[in-house]
Amino acid sequence: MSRASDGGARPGKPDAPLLSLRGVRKTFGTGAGQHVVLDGIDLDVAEHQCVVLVGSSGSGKSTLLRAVDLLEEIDDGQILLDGEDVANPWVDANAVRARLALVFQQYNLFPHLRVLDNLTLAPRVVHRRPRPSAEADAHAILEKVGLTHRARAYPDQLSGGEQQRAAIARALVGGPELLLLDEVTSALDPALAGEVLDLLLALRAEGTTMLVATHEMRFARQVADEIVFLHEGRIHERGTPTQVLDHPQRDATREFLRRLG
Ligand SMILES: Nc1ncnc2c1ncn2[C@@H]1O[C@H](COP(=O)(O)OP(=O)(O)OP(=O)(O)O)[C@@H](O)[C@H]1O
Repeated sequence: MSRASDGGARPGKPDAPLLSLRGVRKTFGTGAGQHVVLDGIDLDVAEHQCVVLVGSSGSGKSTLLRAVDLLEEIDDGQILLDGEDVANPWVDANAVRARLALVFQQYNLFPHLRVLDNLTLAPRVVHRRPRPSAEADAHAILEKVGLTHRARAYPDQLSGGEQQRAAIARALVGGPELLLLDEVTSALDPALAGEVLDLLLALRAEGTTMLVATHEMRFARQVADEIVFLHEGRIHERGTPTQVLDHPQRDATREFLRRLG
């Protein structure tokens, strides 16, 4: 979980945003089949801030989130975490990922493990935490996401919304500094999506730092400090929800919003 709100100042790093992307470029394919998916992305996420990525399918939102989690190697540019460039082969990717938590559209749970064990697996196996203390932490997080009563259930016994809340709970184990959320409600019907979005709004209210990709403009409006509109791998427009959603300056943004209705 993010640290309690303190106005964004961090000891020793008062000015650096928690996350900065500078000139990030990513291509897929080679030769004639090569295409640029991220084309010089500059982006900052300060501690306790929520930045929301919006844009058409294929505009590069997932690739950007995966690049931050070091799941995609970038071709050029910098990904700075607390001012340190982590997009380098000599950086310990697992140590970086331990500071981040990425939740995907599909549920991220291990189907053969109960919800509680999904949450305690990494602390017990990777961090060698004793089971009782790992379970105590897991219960506290399950309470926060409203799933105390589902701790002993297997993932396939949960609704889609409960599964996604359990996946978010698992992402919160270990207290990540930055939550990366990729279309976490896309696979859910509106009622179940609503319960997940309510949870994210509650986390936001606590000061959790987030970088979020979503197609849910109502949610984006509620949660975002800044909305970043990606189009063909570039940032076409950015600003407050009012600026981008109510007063878009670029044709591509207007067209995107018009298609969403
Ligand atoms: N591993 C890959 N190999 C080749 N092309 C890829 C790969 N991953 C993504 N792409 C391409 O990169 C582009 C951006 O994809 P990405 O998933 O980042 O977009 P997106 O904005 O998240 O889309 P959506 O809203 O549909 O999730 C797309 O054209 C996609 O086909």
